Amino acid sequence: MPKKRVWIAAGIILNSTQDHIFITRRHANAHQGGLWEFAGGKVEANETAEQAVIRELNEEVGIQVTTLTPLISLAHDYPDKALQFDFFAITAFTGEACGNEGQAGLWVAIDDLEQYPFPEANAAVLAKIVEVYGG
Ligand SMILES: Nc1nc2c([nH]c(=O)n2[C@@H]2O[C@H](COP(=O)(O)OP(=O)(O)OP(=O)(O)O)[C@@H](O)[C@H]2O)c(=O)[nH]1
Ligand SMILES: [Mg+2]
Repeated sequence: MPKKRVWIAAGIILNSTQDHIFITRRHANAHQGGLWEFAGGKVEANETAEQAVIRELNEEVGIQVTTLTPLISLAHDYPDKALQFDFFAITAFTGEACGNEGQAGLWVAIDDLEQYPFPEANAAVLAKIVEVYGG
């Protein structure tokens, strides 16, 4: 039986000058644990991807998103999980981004993003960020 593809929405949180991004580190015991990520999670039944990313960023990073635009969508198969992602650029929000669930979080210059280990699925996302927002 084919595995059910799980739908994930995640946010690339930009600062007001659009040269830094807020990233968080996945808990050691989570799927792809210890790696950095763009905060987000599963799209729940009866939710749009936009609604899911707004909810997840409030829960995980403590911000209230006011402006978001689709950045890239992609499918990725891990050996243990088949995922479908919608990544959004978050260009306006209120509140202070923080690791709201005890996870590490930090603002990283776009030029320095390559120094942080991300899950395999993120390679195309990182390239897109550099293409659109890179110096
Ligand atoms: N949020 C997020 N998940 C990512 C990224 N890259 C990536 O491969 N993933 C994978 O996508 C899935 C997202 O799951 P999640 O753990 O954030 O979802 P969730 O918050 O709804 O999980 P939960 O229901 O267990 O709390 C995980 O399998 C994770 O390994 C990313 O940049 N951000
Ligand atoms: Mg999550």
